[in-house]
Amino acid sequence: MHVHHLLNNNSIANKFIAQLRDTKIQQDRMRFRKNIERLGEILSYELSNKLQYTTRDITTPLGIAKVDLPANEIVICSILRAGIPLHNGILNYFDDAENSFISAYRHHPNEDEEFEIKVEYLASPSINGKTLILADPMLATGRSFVNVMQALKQMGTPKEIHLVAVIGAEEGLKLLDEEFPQNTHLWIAAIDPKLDHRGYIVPGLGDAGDLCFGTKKQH
Ligand SMILES: O=P(O)(O)OC[C@H]1O[C@H](OP(=O)(O)OP(=O)(O)O)[C@H](O)[C@@H]1O
Ligand SMILES: O=c1cc[nH]c(=O)[nH]1
Ligand SMILES: [Mg+2]
Repeated sequence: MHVHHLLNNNSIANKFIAQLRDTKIQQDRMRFRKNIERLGEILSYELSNKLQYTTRDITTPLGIAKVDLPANEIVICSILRAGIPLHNGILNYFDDAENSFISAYRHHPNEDEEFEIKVEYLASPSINGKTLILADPMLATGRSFVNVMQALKQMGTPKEIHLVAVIGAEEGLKLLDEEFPQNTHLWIAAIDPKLDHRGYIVPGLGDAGDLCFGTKKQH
């Protein structure tokens, strides 16, 4: 897997990530969602460097301009819930992409910290032979990305896979490296060192789904 780490170079993205992490600023849900969306746009711009381009003639009022344009058939798939604002950001740039939504949540069968990832809802076009952009702001253990990809296999085999995340833990990156094809790209804003005993990223930002949309009842 090829890892593209946005924070390797300083940019305005640092500010958006800082605001996502900040315990006070992150309470403003609209700003929280907007910052995820803005990072989706920035990561999409970076990702666009790896697309395939074909030259097209564009008629201007004064002549013909030759422009290289992305030729990929893109499907953006995001993981509910926290993937929604990231999806919006990616779709702002790849506005003619097809769209796919899949759910994944942590189910705790017992009272302890063990959990399994439940994937229950999938609405998707065929991804066969297409460029799949799979988006989720949080990459903790990596099990959501892996289980979701397993479920997406029924929709075909993509030509290439781009994973997009905002914050990832080293452990999650390692699992994706083992489980995804070698030519997969991971576009990620920040990489954190560890997970806590509940599988939350440290220092991370907390629960991204709740910060976007409010708490949910456990079931
Ligand atoms: O890498 P993993 O260990 O699988 O964890 C990451 C997952 O956890 C979060 O979702 P969550 O289960 O909190 O659902 P939510 O977005 O509905 O809150 C996040 O959006 C990822 O989907
Ligand atoms: O740190 C984490 C881990 C999983 N899900 C989140 O929202 N945050
Ligand atoms: Mg959550």
